[in-house]
Amino acid sequence: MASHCVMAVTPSTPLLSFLERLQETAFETFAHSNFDPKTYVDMPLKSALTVTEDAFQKLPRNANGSVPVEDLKRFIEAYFEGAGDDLVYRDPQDFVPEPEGFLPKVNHPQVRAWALQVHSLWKNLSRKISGAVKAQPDLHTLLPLPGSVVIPGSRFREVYYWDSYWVIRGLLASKMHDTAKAIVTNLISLIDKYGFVLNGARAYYTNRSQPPLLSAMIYEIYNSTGDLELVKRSLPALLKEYEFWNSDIHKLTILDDQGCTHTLNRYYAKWDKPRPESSIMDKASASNFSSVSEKQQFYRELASAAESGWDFSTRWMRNPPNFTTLATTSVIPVDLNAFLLGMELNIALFAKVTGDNSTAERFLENSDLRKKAMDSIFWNANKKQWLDYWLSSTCEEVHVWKNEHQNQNVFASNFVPLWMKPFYSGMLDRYAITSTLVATGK
Ligand SMILES: OC[C@H]1O[C@H](O[C@H]2O[C@H](CO)[C@@H](O)[C@H](O)[C@H]2O)[C@H](O)[C@@H](O)[C@@H]1O
Repeated sequence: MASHCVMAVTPSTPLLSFLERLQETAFETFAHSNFDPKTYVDMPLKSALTVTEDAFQKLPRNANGSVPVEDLKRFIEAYFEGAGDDLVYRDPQDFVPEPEGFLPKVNHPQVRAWALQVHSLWKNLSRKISGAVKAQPDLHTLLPLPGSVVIPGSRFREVYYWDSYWVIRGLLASKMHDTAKAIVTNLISLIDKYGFVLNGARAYYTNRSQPPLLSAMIYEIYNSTGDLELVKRSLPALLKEYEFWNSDIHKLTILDDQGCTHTLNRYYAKWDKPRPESSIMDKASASNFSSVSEKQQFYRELASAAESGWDFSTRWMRNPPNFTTLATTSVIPVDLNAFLLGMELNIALFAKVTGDNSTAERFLENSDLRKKAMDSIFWNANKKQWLDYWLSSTCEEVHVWKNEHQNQNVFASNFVPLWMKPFYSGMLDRYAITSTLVATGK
């Protein structure tokens, strides 16, 4: 069997399994339309799991497995803190209401007032992990992190991987360099512990990552602050993260129409069960599959779509908009490979500025190979964009490229390569844009 067919699964935890059962019972019991299953896997326990489980077992049950509403409310009140209570509001020390040099090009008074309002939101979104999480991690699905955090907000009460990239761009505009660096420190701590940056800092996100933008965050901070110490400290973690994305499950070999072999990467979660944070929905979506293995494959495709950050999109459906045809692991995605190209170029840069020339060379070569692979497999000269590629089967050792397997649909992700210098400089050459710009003096 080819190595990328290995059905890797990250073990769940007893706490998560119990919270999923509670979630199911709450759904049966409260059965209201705006039920959010994530709430139930985010609630910290007040007592040990065994004690809580015992009390849960003893609750009176109706025939359908639900619990009388008042009994369940009382149980939750007695045995759980509220979702998000294990995060504490924090006043970011580097926040000032109007930072010096804030958006120097924004002069219009109304736009400037609005921008300052957006800037003030950092105070609403800044948190630190409460001491209780470090003291008794077994009672929390929230993972301990060394530094202060910025959360997306609302039901997303934890750090997310790719959100952090835009958070950092905003923090840099707000001149909040320490807060931005603390986010990077947190993400590095996840690599130290798990070998990769998790989708988010929760126990139920340990089976997958998210679009790999850590090196881009470090690049942005280095660009703004020149902090070489941060670059030096980050490099070993980035090398480890690079290994994760080039692991067997994420890596594919493909033979192009010129007889050249390329290596590219895909999203692939180590999970084949309902996502605990959306268990109710996932089970309902999988209910039409009759066999266990079909259900498991569907759950893997769901979690892999979550790894892509595009949960959910017709991009991952073999037969859109039929949700049950999700086949994320059968797609070689343009954006993931563009992000990895960015990672290769950033690692080369970081290695160079810290004096590690051999690593810099190796990563420049890797980036060169990836650029060639992307141009060969994704580029479509008629549409003038890079297109996702559909694999006919996920288990071949070497996939043979076929023109008709390019996904002809237009997605924003088709243009992510334009973010990367090797591509935009290539485009300038290809369409002679440089000479036009030079000729017009722009
Ligand atoms: O802004 C945070 C993230 O929100 C969405 O995804 C997250 O929620 C899903 C359901 O609760 C979860 O399964 C997924 O793994 C989470 O990342 C959004 O799709 C993400 O792009 C975004 O980062």
